[in-house]
Amino acid sequence: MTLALGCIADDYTGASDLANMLTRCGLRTVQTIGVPNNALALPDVDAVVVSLKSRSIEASQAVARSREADKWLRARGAPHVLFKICSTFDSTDAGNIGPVMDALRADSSDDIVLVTPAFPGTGRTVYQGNLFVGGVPLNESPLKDHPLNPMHDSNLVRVLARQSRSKVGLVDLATVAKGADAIRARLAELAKQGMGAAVVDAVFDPELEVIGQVSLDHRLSVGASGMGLGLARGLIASGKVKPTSSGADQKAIGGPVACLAGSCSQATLAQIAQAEKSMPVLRLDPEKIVVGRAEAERALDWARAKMGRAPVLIASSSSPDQVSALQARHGRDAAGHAIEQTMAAISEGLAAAGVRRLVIAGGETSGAVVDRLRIPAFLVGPEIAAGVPVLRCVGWGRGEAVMALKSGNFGGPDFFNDAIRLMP
Ligand SMILES: Nc1ncnc2c1ncn2[C@@H]1O[C@H](COP(=O)(O)OP(=O)(O)O)[C@@H](O)[C@H]1O
Ligand SMILES: O=C(O)[C@@H](O)C(=O)COP(=O)(O)O
Repeated sequence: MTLALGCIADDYTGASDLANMLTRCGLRTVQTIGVPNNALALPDVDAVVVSLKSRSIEASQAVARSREADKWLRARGAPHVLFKICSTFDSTDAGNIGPVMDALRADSSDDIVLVTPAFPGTGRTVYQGNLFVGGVPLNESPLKDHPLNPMHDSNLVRVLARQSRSKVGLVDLATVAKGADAIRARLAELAKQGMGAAVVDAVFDPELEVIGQVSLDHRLSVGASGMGLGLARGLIASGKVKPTSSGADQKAIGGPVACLAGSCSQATLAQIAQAEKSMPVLRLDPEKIVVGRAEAERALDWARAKMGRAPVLIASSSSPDQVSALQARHGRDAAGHAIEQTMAAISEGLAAAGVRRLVIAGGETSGAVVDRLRIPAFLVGPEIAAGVPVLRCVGWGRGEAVMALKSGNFGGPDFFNDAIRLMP
């Protein structure tokens, strides 16, 4: 297998969002969980997205895991690696976008890296280096209340410079609009001024196509699924990849179906409220989760009694005020970790009870669940909503299964039912 494109995603929902985009653009793509071990048989593909859970861990660990993934991808021929970050630039001043970018750039020997989280398909646009989420500056969007990485600055040149050893410049929209050579000239100018990274403006997909084309001159880029679109279209336009329409087959799995929500995003809170109109929903008590283990057992007893007759949804999600109050009592990391591990324990119990169709809302939550279930890889199936595909497990010890890993911010109001409809 010689890869045309390698990708390292900093969380699992982000990885499936990107794998979805690459598949829709015509690249044969597989999503692996962590760096695959050599025993895992992978189909012949154009792109591999290695999913890490490195967004909110200590920066030095994120760097080490990303470098290991990069080595694995380069050893399989990947001439270009995309470091996939969140389209809302989720990070803190301690990292992890800057430190990982710096380390991968040093390994790649590139002088400058193009960086853009723009993903117009989900309303993420970048203008004059400022990130907008659905038309609202990042720091005024719901991301200001994220439980792990609240975003308080929409200027990405500033945000990235605070977490990187590199000096950071800007390729503005006026330059992007002039085309590939104008971007190349601006990058050369920035590199000459000692900049190691350039945030690139993009508002519409055609700009991402030009950005993707220029990025392919380099060995590394940093971005979200919009950058994936640009790279995939660039690979196809240059004839380096022959497009295919194949995705995972859609064989029915059957049996009970369950949903788990650990995301506290506004989108997920509204989707849970909507699901309550059509399926049994159990709301966990976050305080009890942090101080003991009984909530997982209570949830499993509840689910086992209901499962099979209808889909069930178990949610820890609460409003920004309640999240802040819990964090003030127990600490941000301790609260997040305890809830993620409880979700993982519940998923283990559900799998033992025969669940082979699972919908999970939340990036960190999905990471904790998929790790606990020891799923090695996924093939991408039909698209449920922008950025959220049905995923078919590859090489799972428990056999055939399908999952959907939803980024907290993604999906329409009836997302849980939309997903279940596509997971027969
Ligand atoms: N009620 C709650 N109070 C505080 N933190 C919570 C609560 N419910 C879930 N969490 C934590 O919030 C974080 C949500 O992150 P994540 O799952 O990545 O969702 P998203 O995709 O919206 O970012 C996780 O660490 C999760 O454990
Ligand atoms: O780019 C995006 O917005 C998503 O692919 C993503 O990374 C979402 O992360 P979570 O909100 O933590 O699921």
